[in-house]
Amino acid sequence: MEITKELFGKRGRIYSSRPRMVMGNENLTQNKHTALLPYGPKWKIHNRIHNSILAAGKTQHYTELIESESIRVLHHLMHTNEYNRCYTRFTSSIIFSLVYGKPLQGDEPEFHEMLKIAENFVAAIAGGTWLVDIFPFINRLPSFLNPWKSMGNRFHDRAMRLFQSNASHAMRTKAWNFTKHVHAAEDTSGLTDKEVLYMIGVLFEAGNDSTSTVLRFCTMAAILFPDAVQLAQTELDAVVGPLRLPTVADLPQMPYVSAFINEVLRWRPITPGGVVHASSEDDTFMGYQIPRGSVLMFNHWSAHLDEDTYTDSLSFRPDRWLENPNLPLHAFGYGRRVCPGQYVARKTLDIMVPRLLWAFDFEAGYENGVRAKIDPYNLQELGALLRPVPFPAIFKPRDEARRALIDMAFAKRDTDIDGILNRVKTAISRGSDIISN
Ligand code: HEM
Repeated sequence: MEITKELFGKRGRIYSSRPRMVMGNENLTQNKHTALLPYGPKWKIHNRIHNSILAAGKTQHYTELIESESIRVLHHLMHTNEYNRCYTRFTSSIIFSLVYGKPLQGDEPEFHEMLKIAENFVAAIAGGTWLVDIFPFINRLPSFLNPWKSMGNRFHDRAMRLFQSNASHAMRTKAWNFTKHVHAAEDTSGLTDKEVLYMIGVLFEAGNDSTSTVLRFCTMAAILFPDAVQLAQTELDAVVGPLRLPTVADLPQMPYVSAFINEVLRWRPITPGGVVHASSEDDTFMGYQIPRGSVLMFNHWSAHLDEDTYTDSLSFRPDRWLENPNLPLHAFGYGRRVCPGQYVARKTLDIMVPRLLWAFDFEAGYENGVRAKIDPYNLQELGALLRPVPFPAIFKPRDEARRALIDMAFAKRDTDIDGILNRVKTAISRGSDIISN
């Protein structure tokens, strides 16, 4: 982590680019995807605009939307154990509402198309999996000998069509959304219209599966470590009690619950190898010559499970954050390429995780009539992303009072997302960017 801080942080001017990714950047996304762009003027426009809507001060205004969506999750999990679908819909709906002004029920064709595109993208950015990344010169072959280019064109056109139709909807809807904000308030000179559409669409791709994957790991931890869950529930019961749902305003009074969230992010980093960086100048570091164009990886897995930094690092132990609140946590990367969605993601977890722990006890589900054994190392990689292999889980409401309260909150929740988003607009236009809950 110290090396990452020095290179990606202090020397960030040199180490914030991306390596050439022929398939991912040049073919599939045709130099439009923020995460793959080299460090330079175009990336800076993307980053400025992303931060204009995702900075910490803006994210405070999204609390009402996230809280409303979180009630749906609690209600769903009382009736179904299909937590994977439930988490995916939840995080997707938050991002889709913010970006395009439309909540998702989970069965819309555009939702499934967005998921497919996001999945293909995540798989494609695992550099080196394509022959054309290993031998870039073959990308200059004519199209009848170059399946990578024609596949890239098809994928790019499919994504573009979807981003275009989502944006058209976003401009027509009555609700405030990022698409409207970017068109009305941001300086996009330097980008073509298609690049603007892509820059907006990227947020769904980068934002939906990442946060839902953290919730899957949270569920795994909750099943495997009931003692930690019990400590969190004791704290929740003391601060919140059984008669209302926790809110983000409760979190400062619940250090163990906050530590639980930190520990999930540390224990299973969802991007074990980060997203690779590249250097844009020759440099010398610790006696090594690092030539321009070198590929650098922040190894999240080894950094977050490093025994020198985190004693007993393989154990899930939220207490470590209470013993030493200054422990480093860089699940969102570091430096100029740090995840711009980190505050929305953290806000989502800060709302959802306490509510899950408040509402449920967690157990492994059954496979063929036998209680499943959950293996914390049964993981699968999808491109840059690491997920648990799906496991059966049971969410048991902790008592009847909570069950009734969730039913009531679900029935009474504000379903007028247009109204919620328009309140975001009012809050943002007042310029109240004070960082608070
Ligand atoms: C818990 C959830 C999330 C985690 C752990 C996460 C983690 C990361 C990491 C490790 C990177 C690469 C940083 C680097 O290059 O050094 C990244 C990049 C990125 N993330 Fe996230 N992310 C999450 C959620 C989100 C959300 C919700 C959004 C959008 C709303 C988002 C948008 C992006 C974008 C656009 C990039 C590319 C940044 C660039 O290349 O400049 N992420 N994220």
